[in-house]
Amino acid sequence: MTSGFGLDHLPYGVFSPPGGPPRVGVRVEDDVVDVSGIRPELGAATLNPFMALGRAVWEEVRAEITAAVEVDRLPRHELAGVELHLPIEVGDYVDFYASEHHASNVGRIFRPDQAPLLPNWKHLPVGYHGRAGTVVPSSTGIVRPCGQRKAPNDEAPTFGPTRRLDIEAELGFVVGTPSRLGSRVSTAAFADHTFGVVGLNDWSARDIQAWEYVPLGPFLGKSFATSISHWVTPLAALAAAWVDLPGQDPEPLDYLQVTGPAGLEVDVEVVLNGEVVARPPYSSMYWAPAQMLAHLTVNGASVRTGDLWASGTISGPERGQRGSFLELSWGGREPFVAGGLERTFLEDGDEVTLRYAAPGVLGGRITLGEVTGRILPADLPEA
Ligand SMILES: O=C(O)/C=C/C(=O)CC(=O)CC(=O)O
Ligand SMILES: [Ca+2]
Ligand SMILES: [Mg+2]
Repeated sequence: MTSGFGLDHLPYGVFSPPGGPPRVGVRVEDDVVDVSGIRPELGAATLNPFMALGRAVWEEVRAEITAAVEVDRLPRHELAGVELHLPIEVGDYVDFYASEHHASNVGRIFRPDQAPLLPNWKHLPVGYHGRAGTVVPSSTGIVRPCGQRKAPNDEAPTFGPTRRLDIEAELGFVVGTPSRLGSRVSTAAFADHTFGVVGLNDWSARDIQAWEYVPLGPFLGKSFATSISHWVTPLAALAAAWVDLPGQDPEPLDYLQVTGPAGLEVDVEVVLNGEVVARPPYSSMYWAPAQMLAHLTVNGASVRTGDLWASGTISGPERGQRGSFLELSWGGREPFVAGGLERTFLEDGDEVTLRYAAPGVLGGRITLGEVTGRILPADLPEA
């Protein structure tokens, strides 16, 4: 058994050694290798200065780090002895909705009187702009949000802590090389602009969301927190993970066309208080990450170093492959069993961990950085 953090992976993060300032490190097994001596940009407190150097430098540095780790030439710290930070300074944050299974499940649950998929869904990757300032690193406690809640049969909304706190198991994609305002990024240029991939949990308050989202889309039901992994897996480490998309019908417009395998084989596990409750397969996603980036820039909107876009909830066709509790409990109506208890939405004290594994370039498996968070009670005024 390997840890998934061997030479075929080398994900980047930001850490502080005991008593020292933050800098960039690379995870190797259960150690953090200090790579700040390799390039001045790697001495920074975020990955942004390094990511801005572009793909040719990313490749050069990956080769240098591989060679240095092989001969054990760089300072190493035990993971348990360092502090890990948010690895990137997040620019803009966009969240897509790229799983056909998730989108049709949510359609059935939220809009039972309509067709499960809205008419635009198979023509463009639907998305919205989220809140970059509340992207937090794995292990950050998540305070149960308060807001307006109104069930369909309630006469008026009430204010209070969400009763339908949920997760969304997603993958996040980090922009390295910026694009120019007024120009677009083609699907073929995806790997020139995309630095790497993070694990991402887009926490969602379903009661707040269901009441507020018409007609402008998700707002406070999503903006209170989005957790990402400490480790950013460089795209190069996923070279063996590309697979064909499940199939697109109707054929998308020209600017959304992709050639070759554009989907990713990443197996996700949703772990609630130590127990696996779902196994969403990323390979079932309808829209490719290259199509998401092409769509998000097709109007000439530029991307900047540190921008983050998320895939949307990953759900496969089976019940045990659903990436949200909304779907696992079918809107709260069909509880699932975890820890010997009937469960629907998140309770205070629950801990959710998302784990991700993918084929590595040396024939084994790599483990992407996990993303974990525990639910803290709502911040209520003193009674
Ligand atoms: O269909 C809706 O009304 C909204 C669904 C979502 O929760 C949107 C979202 O965050 C996208 C996703 O994670 O797939
Ligand atoms: Ca989401
Ligand atoms: Mg969120």
